Amino acid sequence: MSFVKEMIGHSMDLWEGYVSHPFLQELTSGALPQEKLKRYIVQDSLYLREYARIFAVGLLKAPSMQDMAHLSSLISGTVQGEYLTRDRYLREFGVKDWEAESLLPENQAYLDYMMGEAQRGELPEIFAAVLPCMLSYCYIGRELMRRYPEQVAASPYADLIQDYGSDSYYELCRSDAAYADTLYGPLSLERKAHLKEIFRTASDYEMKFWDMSYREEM
Ligand SMILES: Cc1ncc(CN)c(N)n1
Repeated sequence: MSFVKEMIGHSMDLWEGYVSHPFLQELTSGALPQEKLKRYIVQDSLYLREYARIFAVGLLKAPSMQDMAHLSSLISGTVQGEYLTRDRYLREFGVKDWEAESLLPENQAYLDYMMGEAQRGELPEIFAAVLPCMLSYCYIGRELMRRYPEQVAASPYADLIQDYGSDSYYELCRSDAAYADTLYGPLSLERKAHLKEIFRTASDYEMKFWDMSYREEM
């Protein structure tokens, strides 16, 4: 069995919780207050800028040209691909200097955690820390589209859900998971147990990010 699937199974209780989180439920129904979406978009833009740097640490540690090619495509996918939807919302909200905004504590803590694992570990640890970000959004997008197809289609925020629920994002995630599985194949059971815990901790930070985006106070 794919070890990535095992890690997902070990965190599935958390992933299920994302789908029913009020932020995502209201994103789907369109009832999400704009202030909350704006906070998410600003914080997520800052997050993506720093997340790309974690791949860059992976690039420094990559043992082969093939690993380097994978990591560099993840960096450009984040900076030149995923960020673009945020950029569109930043313009719509009239946010100009988002890069001067501060990271909220939950966002900072999540990024510090991934960066710490990246600096201490090797590619298997780095991927255990960064995969919940990539793969949980695929799960969320597909589940929201499967469970609430009409609401998603009518939501003013449909693009944010459909980007992640699309077949092209699914294929990207499948190839990232297949790549990660090539790293995990030869590892000891003890190291794999540790990797599952890294994956779960990062999944927990994903939940805290949704909580941060939804809470009332700034
Ligand atoms: C916090 C967070 N987690 C995941 C994703 C999806 N890559 C994201 N944009 N932001």
